[in-house]
Order: sequence, then C-alpha cells, then structure tokens
Amino acid sequence: MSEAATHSTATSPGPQPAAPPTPGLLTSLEPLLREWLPRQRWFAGKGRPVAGFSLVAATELLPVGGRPDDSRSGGAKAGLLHLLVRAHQPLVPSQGAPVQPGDCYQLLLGVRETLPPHLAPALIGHVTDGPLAGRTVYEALHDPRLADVLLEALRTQARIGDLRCARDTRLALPEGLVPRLVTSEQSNSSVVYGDTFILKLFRRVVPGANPDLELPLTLSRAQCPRVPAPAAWMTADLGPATGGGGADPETHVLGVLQPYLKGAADGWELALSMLAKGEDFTGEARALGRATAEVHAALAEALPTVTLGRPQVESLVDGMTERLEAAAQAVPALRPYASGLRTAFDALADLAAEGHTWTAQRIHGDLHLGQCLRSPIEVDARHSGGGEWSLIDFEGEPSKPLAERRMPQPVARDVAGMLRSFDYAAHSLRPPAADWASVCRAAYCSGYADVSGADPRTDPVLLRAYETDKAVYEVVYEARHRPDWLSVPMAAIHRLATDTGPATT
Ligand SMILES: Nc1ncnc2c1ncn2[C@@H]1O[C@H](COP(=O)(O)OP(=O)(O)O)[C@@H](O)[C@H]1O
Ligand SMILES: O=P(O)(O)O[C@H]1O[C@H](CO)[C@@H](O[C@H]2O[C@H](CO)[C@@H](O)[C@H](O)[C@H]2O)[C@H](O)[C@H]1O
Repeated sequence: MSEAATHSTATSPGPQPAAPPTPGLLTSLEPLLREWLPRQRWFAGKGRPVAGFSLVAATELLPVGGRPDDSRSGGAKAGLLHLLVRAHQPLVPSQGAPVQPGDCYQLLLGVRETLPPHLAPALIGHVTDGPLAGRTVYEALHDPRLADVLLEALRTQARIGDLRCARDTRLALPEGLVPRLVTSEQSNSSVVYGDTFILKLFRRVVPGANPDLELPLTLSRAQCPRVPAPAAWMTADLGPATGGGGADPETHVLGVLQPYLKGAADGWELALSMLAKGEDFTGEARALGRATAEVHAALAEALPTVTLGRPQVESLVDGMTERLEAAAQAVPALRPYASGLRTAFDALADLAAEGHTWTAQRIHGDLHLGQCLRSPIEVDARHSGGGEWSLIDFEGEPSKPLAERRMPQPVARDVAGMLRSFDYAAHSLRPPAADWASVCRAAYCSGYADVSGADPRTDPVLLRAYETDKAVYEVVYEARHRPDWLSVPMAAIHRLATDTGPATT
C-alpha cells in the first residue's frame, strides 16, 4: 500500500516545515501493525482481514534516536512517533471481496533499543528492517516519559508538522504532572496527569468537528457546569491527498484535555453498588434528569434547533426500521419480535402524518449511566454552582458518520438512552429488580421536567420509538461483544414489542 503523506520532526513550539517522507517507515512497521492493531479494543474493523495500510501522517515527537541524557527514562533512549495510519480492509469478510481504504487510526509509538520490564505489557514488536530496524516498538502511552511529551506539547501550544496544539490560556496548566494510562475498557485511550487533567486521544480519526470537543467547548462558553471544560486540544490539518476529503486541508481532532474529576464515581458503578446494597437511587436519578435537562437547555440556547415535520420524521422512522431489519438479520433471537417492535416506529410515523411536529437540537447522542460522573459528596458540599453529576463523552455513537452524529435530534433520544441504562442495571441482578428500574426511570423523568418544564413521559410515542431503537442497537452490541449480556436488552425487547403504554411505567 502507499507510503507516507507527511513526515515531520520537531519538539518545539511554532510552525515547523514538514520534512519529506521517511521511505520504508510504514513497510517496516506493517507486519507488527497487522498483528497488533486488530487486537485493540478500539479497532473498528474487527472480523475483516487487514489487507494493508497507508500512512496519512507521521510526526516525530521525540527523535527515535532518543535522548541519552534523559534521566526520567532511566538513561535509556526513547523516541516517540505520532502516526495516522489508514487500514485497508474488505467491506465484508468473504474471500475475494474488494478491499477499500478504511478507517484512519491515531497511533503513538514508543521506540527503544530494548524495552525495560515495566513496559513489557506495552510491547508491539521488534522491527526487523527499514529505518527502525533492530528497534523495539511499543504503545507509547504506557511510558510516563512519552506521555509527558504530549502534555508539554499541549501546554506550550506546540505546532509540530501537521499537529497543532491549542489551549484555554485562562486555565493554569502546570508542567511535570505525573501521567498514568487509564486501563479500563474504552473506545479511545486516556491518560490522567497528576489526578488533575485527563487527556483523551481519539483512536479512529475523521475529518471535521468532533462533537467531543465541539459540544464541551460550547457548554463551557455557555458556563454550563455539567461538563468538564476542555483545557487544551490537539488537531491535525490534513490535505486531500492525506485526509481523503475535499480540495482544502481539513481539521482532524486528535485529542482533548479536560479537568480530571478526582474521586468521581461513574453512574453505572454507583447505581450497581447502591442497588446491591438496597440503597435508594431515586435521588441520584432525579439529579441526573436535572443535569441532562441543563445540558440540553444550554445546547438549545447556543446551537441551532430545527423543527421536524412529516418528511424528516418519516426518514427518522425509515432509519429505525432499517436498523431493526439489519439487527434481525444479524441476531436471530430478535426475529420473533420484529413486527411488534415495528409498531413503535409506525406509531411515530402516524403521529407525524397527523401533523405533529417535534423540535430537534444538538444532544449528547450516546447517553447512558457510564457517561455520567458523580462528584464525591464532600466536593458537592464545597461546590459553589454545580457539583453532583457531570456528563462526559460527547462523541456520539462512534460507529455512525460524523455528519449524522452532529445532526440536531429530539432530546428524547438521550432520555431514552438513560431509561435503558436504569433497565440494564436492574436486569444485571438475578432476579431482575424491575421495580427499581421503574422508580428510577420515573425519578429521572421528573428531574428532567423540574428543569425543562416538559416531562419526557408526556410524549410516550416518541420515547417508545427511541427506546426501541436503542434496545435493538444493544441487542446487536451485546451479541457481538458480550453474548452473556444478551438477555438484558432482550428482556426490554420483549416488553417493548408487546407494550404500547408509556415507557416509564
Ligand atoms: N473528566 C473526567 N474526570 C474523571 N474521569 C474521567 C473524565 N473523563 C473521563 N473519565 C473516565 O475515563 C473513562 C473513559 O472516558 P470516555 O470519555 O467515556 O472515553 P471513551 O470515549 O474512550 O469511552 C470514563 O468512563 C471515566 O471513568
Ligand atoms: O463504550 P461506549 O460508551 O461507546 O458504549 C458502548 O458500550 C456500552 C457498555 O460499556 C454499551 O452500554 C450498554 O451497557 C451499559 C452497561 O454496561 C448500560 O449502562 C447501557 O445503558 C447499555 O446501552 C453501549 O450501548 C455501547 O454503545
């Protein structure tokens, strides 16, 4: 496959001229990447062979010759390569299917002569030929010295080759914060610096405004305290030959640094632990409803809203129906319920045909309990204007095209995502705590109404359609990723296929 688009070497701020491509760099890494990339949780093309790679951009953030005088790496030489690499795959797994230039991934590669034992889990492999012959390549984010280079680039607003770092200079960003890689399951990769900031590096990179930067920036400018405000971000401007887009260079968002909410509990873990202890979660659910409504109100104020009439709702319903059909193809257990589920979508189309309209606005797009962080209670007590719950991860469903993720949508979609999450928590118990789910779902809607003045339950048709769409998505997700969990969304499928009443009762 084709070799480099751009290759640059620099470590200091200020615009840097792009150096010519390093011949053979990708060719020498290709055997290692073929083996390593498909094993990463964030690799989106699982199940289809990787036919090859092309280099979109290469930047040397630390010379791969390393720094012999670097005491923090124990005197060892460590280099840091930032690569944007496109994986070429057939669209379908069948033999002989045509290979397409596929997704572009952000890779941060450490390069050393030998890997010290504490970095062994980060090993990608040993390079046998080309410009890195004889070196060991590893996942750089495991190496504090290399993770520090990223923070320093953000802090100094470095411009290195195609990479651009920018920051909100009103926020203090100290140097030398000790980095630690987040090891929990993620769609991207995050590094926490000194329990003060967290840097999320997007793994699958697409041209255009990433909502995970766009929406938190918008909310922070609107002084909405429910979202950690971006402190710095890294982007790359890539031309048509590299980015694969139009005639002009397009911005690709590579990473966002935010304040780290130390000691915060994620909503999923908190709900499960309170549920297990028999503790009442309705107060938290109500507060979550209020937080969601605050975020929605701020987004509606700051960004355009639109009215969805019959044609738009018909196309929304077509999308839901198509997803249901594709899901039923993929997961046979869904098939007996398909016609019952379709009634949820048809009922929405019928309302639109009668002349009902809905308001659409920018929303979170992938809201569930795991995207909500609860500040520790003692922080709440000291907090002047917010505390409680924060929402994170505004990227939307990463598998959907960016344009679709950035489209205005009814707020009911986010609400339905949270209602599904309460149901998930309740069904993770044996026997399921169905009453727990009902009261939490009701409390969440009441909290939402406290702030917005509109209770989501007053539009049961829209809510049921979105809840059904999400449950169908979850069936496919669980069948693919966690087959042991399939019974959780299937319980909802059973309910939604037969229930025509309000989703929260
Ligand atoms: N600002 C933050 N403060 C504390 N923890 C955070 C923060 N942002 C993210 N996290 C933690 O990192 C995890 C992954 O973040 P997330 O944005 O959901 O990444 P991904 O898109 O890769 O799933 C979250 O589940 C949460 O535990
Ligand atoms: O990792 P993402 O935030 O992109 O979301 C994916 O994984 C989620 C599971 O981690 C999955 O969420 C489903 O399971 C959750 C419990 O683990 C539950 O709270 C959610 O309501 C349920 O949808 C999500 O669907 C998937 O996109």
